Amino acid sequence: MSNTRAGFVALIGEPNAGKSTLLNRMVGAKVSIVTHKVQTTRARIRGVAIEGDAQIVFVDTPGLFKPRRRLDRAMVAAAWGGASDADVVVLMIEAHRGITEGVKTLLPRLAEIGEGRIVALAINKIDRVKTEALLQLTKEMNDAYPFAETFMISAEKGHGCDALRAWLGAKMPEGPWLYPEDQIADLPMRMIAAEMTREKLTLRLHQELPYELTVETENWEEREDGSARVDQIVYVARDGHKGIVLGKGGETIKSVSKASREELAKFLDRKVHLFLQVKVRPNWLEESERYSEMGLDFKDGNT
Ligand SMILES: Nc1nc2c(ncn2[C@@H]2O[C@H](COP(=O)(O)OP(=O)(O)OP(=O)(O)O)[C@@H](O)[C@H]2O)c(=O)[nH]1
Repeated sequence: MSNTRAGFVALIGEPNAGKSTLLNRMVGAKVSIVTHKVQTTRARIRGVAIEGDAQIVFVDTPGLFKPRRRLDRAMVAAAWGGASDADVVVLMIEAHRGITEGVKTLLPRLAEIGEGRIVALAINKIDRVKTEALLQLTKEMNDAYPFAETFMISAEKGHGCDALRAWLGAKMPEGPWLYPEDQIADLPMRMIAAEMTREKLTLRLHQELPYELTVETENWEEREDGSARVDQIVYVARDGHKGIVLGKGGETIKSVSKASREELAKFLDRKVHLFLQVKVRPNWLEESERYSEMGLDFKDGNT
């Protein structure tokens, strides 16, 4: 592909601003929960969108809004470190909440945050306010900071989202795509779901996480009531590892299951019933080696 473009977009905003909703809408079917293995150490990658020849990689900047009162330079720098790769910054605010304390604190800092980057404003939840109030808010925000562009959107209803994505696509610098297309297009839901559970296990177990641990989605069943039943197996190499994953009285696996189910339900926007089982598969490492010796490449879908 010639003339491809690719870059990073940092979507910042207070909790509840609607970042996840917007991301889900923008990445649409071409969504990817990029695994922690390929995440940069600095930024958490939330999703990848394709817009024509451009690849837009969305990153998180956790904590930017957290220390509300004493948001000093060091704190901003630390929080911002997460998105130092960003080419474009999109500040998302809520139309009906206007300029909140959090936004007020951030505004004077935007200059340093946005240095060398394009900064845009996305006013979300426009379905909740009258046009007049919206125009007033747009004016006040633009008086406070010279945004490159202001978008009035409803992430939930979809208003303005295509325009925002098209604009972001056009702002991406020229260059090769950052992720191969086969990694992002139609990434099977089963893999995404397995990755979510693996991520929760990683978060919960930290260093205790058994090295040879895999999660596989064994069964995916669409139910008539619109919910999905998902069965997954957590494979460990040794019997002793099983206990670590289960935790005392099954407490660890229960909390992992709950967290993973909630994330999956949010992602799918419907109810999910998740069932986890822990099994010992002592030779999985050798097995996978054997597969590759046999020329069975996972990516070809031959397994
Ligand atoms: N009315 C309205 N509600 C919206 C809109 N976009 C998002 N919401 C709602 O706002 C709430 C928060 O949305 P999220 O996407 O979870 O917000 P977030 O910024 O990702 O929140 P954190 O994950 O806490 O950072 C949800 O209940 C959404 O349904 C919108 O355009 N209009």
